[in-house]
Amino acid sequence: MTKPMTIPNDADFANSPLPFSGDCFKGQLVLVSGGGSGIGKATAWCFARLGAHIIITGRTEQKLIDTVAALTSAGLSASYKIQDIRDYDGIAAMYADIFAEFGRLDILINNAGGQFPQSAIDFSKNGWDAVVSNNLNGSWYMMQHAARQWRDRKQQGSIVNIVAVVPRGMNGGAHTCAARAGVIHLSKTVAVEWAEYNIRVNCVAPGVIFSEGMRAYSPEALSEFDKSNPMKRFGTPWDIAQACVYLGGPSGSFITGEVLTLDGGGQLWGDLWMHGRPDYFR
Ligand SMILES: CCCCC/C=C/C(=O)SCCNC(=O)CCNC(=O)[C@H](O)C(C)(C)COP(=O)(O)OP(=O)(O)OC[C@H]1O[C@@H](n2cnc3c(N)ncnc32)[C@H](O)[C@@H]1OP(=O)(O)O
Ligand SMILES: NC(=O)C1=CN([C@@H]2O[C@H](COP(=O)(O)OP(=O)(O)OC[C@H]3O[C@@H](n4cnc5c(N)ncnc54)[C@H](OP(=O)(O)O)[C@@H]3O)[C@@H](O)[C@H]2O)C=CC1
Repeated sequence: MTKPMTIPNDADFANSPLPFSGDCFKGQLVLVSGGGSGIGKATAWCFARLGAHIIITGRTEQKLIDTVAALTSAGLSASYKIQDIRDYDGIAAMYADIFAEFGRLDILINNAGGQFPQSAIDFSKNGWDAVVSNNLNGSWYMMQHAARQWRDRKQQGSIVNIVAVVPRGMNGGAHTCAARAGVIHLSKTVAVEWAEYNIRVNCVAPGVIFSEGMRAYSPEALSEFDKSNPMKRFGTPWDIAQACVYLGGPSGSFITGEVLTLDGGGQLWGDLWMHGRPDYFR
């Protein structure tokens, strides 16, 4: 019998192998939105273990407190800010506070987001608006306000947007597919516009990653997720964290406007139904 998968926790991220060695991010400040769980938490650990000071953000304070406590208990440098990515003015104020306190921000990992699985024909107007607002508008507000700070201060910056694998659509997730496709093409556009400000903008597209986020899916849908790629398994938050470090940091210095897909080959083979597979497709 196969062992059931478990969601990795702080202790796992404290011990996962690092993609680089030493304090290569020492003196740098990295903001990870949605850093209190899942991919964001893993990414915060990865950068922190490489020497960066991490600011994690999100809406639920307890998750942020717990993650910062775990990081600082390990001797790493981290703090948090409560921030909804849909609050345009709040985000501007948050960046103003960060620059006032630290005088810099080196990397934004724009990870916060999410959706609910539903057949597109059943979306309510509010449901559509909630997902597009979270994943497209929210991602944009976080990008634009960071970029304005960098431009005005003549500082370089790097943005990594966490998106999704959209080239063949996302069955049962048309709202988030539309929003993520929007973020990808927004990123390609501003990668050019913002090159003159020394701001790089890239995307990381995760396939099925076993994180706290999987709790949003039915057991029926989940039971097929690991068969949606030719490796026939889930990826881990740490897989995505390492890609963020590679693209966001100096190793990605000549990369902008790119999408790095980590999906075990899922975009080439297999299909995924976020809301369960309809009988018609069996
Ligand atoms: C390549 C394959 C990838 C596939 C796997 C992808 C995995 C992940 O992305 S994992 C990460 C998952 N994590 C999350 O999704 C968590 C974050 N999600 C949320 O916070 C919320 O779901 C939200 C942001 C999308 C909505 O939040 P909020 O604005 O607070 O929503 P409301 O409760 O006010 O509802 C607004 C509107 O939406 C309707 N709605 C909400 N949930 C559902 C649902 N499960 N099913 C149907 N409709 C839903 C809700 O009913 C409201 O509409 P009205 O009722 O018409 O007012
Ligand atoms: N796991 C997967 O297979 C995949 C995940 N993704 C995307 O990767 C990102 C991370 O997902 P994952 O770690 O798996 O799941 P999680 O649900 O654990 O992470 C989402 C994080 O985003 C935060 N968040 C959501 N909405 C907002 C908001 N409006 N304002 C501020 N913070 C918000 C949540 O915190 P809080 O609720 O406390 O605010 C949470 O910490 C998400 O954007 C997700 O959609 C994309 C493809 C596949």
